[in-house]
Amino acid sequence: MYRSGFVTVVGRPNVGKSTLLNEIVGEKISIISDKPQTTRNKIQLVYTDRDYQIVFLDTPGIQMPKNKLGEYMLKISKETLEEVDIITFMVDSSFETGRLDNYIIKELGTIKTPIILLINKIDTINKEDVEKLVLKYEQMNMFHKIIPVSAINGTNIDLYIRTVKDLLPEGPQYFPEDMITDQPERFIISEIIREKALLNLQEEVPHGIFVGIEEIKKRQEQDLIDVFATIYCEKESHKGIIIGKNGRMLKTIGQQSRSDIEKLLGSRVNLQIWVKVEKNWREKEAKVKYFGYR
Ligand SMILES: Nc1nc2c(ncn2[C@@H]2O[C@H](COP(=O)(O)OP(=O)(O)OP(=O)(O)O)[C@@H](O)[C@H]2O)c(=O)[nH]1
Repeated sequence: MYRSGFVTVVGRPNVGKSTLLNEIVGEKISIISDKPQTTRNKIQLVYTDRDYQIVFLDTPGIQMPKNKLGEYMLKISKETLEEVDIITFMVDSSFETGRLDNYIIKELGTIKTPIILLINKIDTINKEDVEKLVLKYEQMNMFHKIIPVSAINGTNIDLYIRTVKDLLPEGPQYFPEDMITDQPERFIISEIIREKALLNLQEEVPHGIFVGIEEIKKRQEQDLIDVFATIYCEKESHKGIIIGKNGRMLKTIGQQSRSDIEKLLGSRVNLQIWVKVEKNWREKEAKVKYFGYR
């Protein structure tokens, strides 16, 4: 019997959801950063084995909505929860359940989909504390299974995969086995650039940026691909910071991005990045859609 199904990983920002998916698939596709809120799209990763296929949906970190973008993110997260076969709820063992965890737990309580709880980052705490955490969550009586893991070290990830597999319903192989993501290159490239910007910029800028990819074009008869991108920011002052003194910051972001994009496309790349101010883009719902979060 072939088994297959859709699995989503939810949890508050920064718990390690992208790290988990990358560990499972073994490829760096979703964006990883130590700053919260880096995953905005549903990223689909596909894990195929001889007798089963797991399709992962990486939902945006659920957060109490503060603006239109926040509301939008919460909505897609909830929609995903109703649609999938298995929910994976990830918490971070290095801090207490906070207001947002409780909020997510309340939301999950209203949904019938089976939930696997992953207590992540157990490499940062001792064994007794892990056991205490497991007990605490067992008392909630809402999880199909509770698994302490370390996404970064790969600890107990095999147990997690087996648990998922056992819960999967009978189903077809939805995607070809060599497929690991359905995200177009354009999106992955924009995420690579955004990741490099997040890594290099100071706290006050990153979450107000969006990267648009204008064009990806292969030059005729040359092993060279031109990529034209724009970093949109919310303030004139941010534009200055992103460009940097004598264009140095933008150059660094560009060089680091180019190296990753070349690996992705398997070709030499000429990357041109512009910086534009687009005031309050987060507040404008129409813009949010226009920018492709659907
Ligand atoms: N010590 C430790 N750190 C981890 C582990 N898993 C993830 N991290 C770190 O936690 C930070 C956040 O990880 P992400 O995978 O980006 O978290 P996320 O939940 O996808 O975050 P959002 O995309 O913002 O929702 C990164 O710095 C990771 O390296 C783990 O098992 N142990």
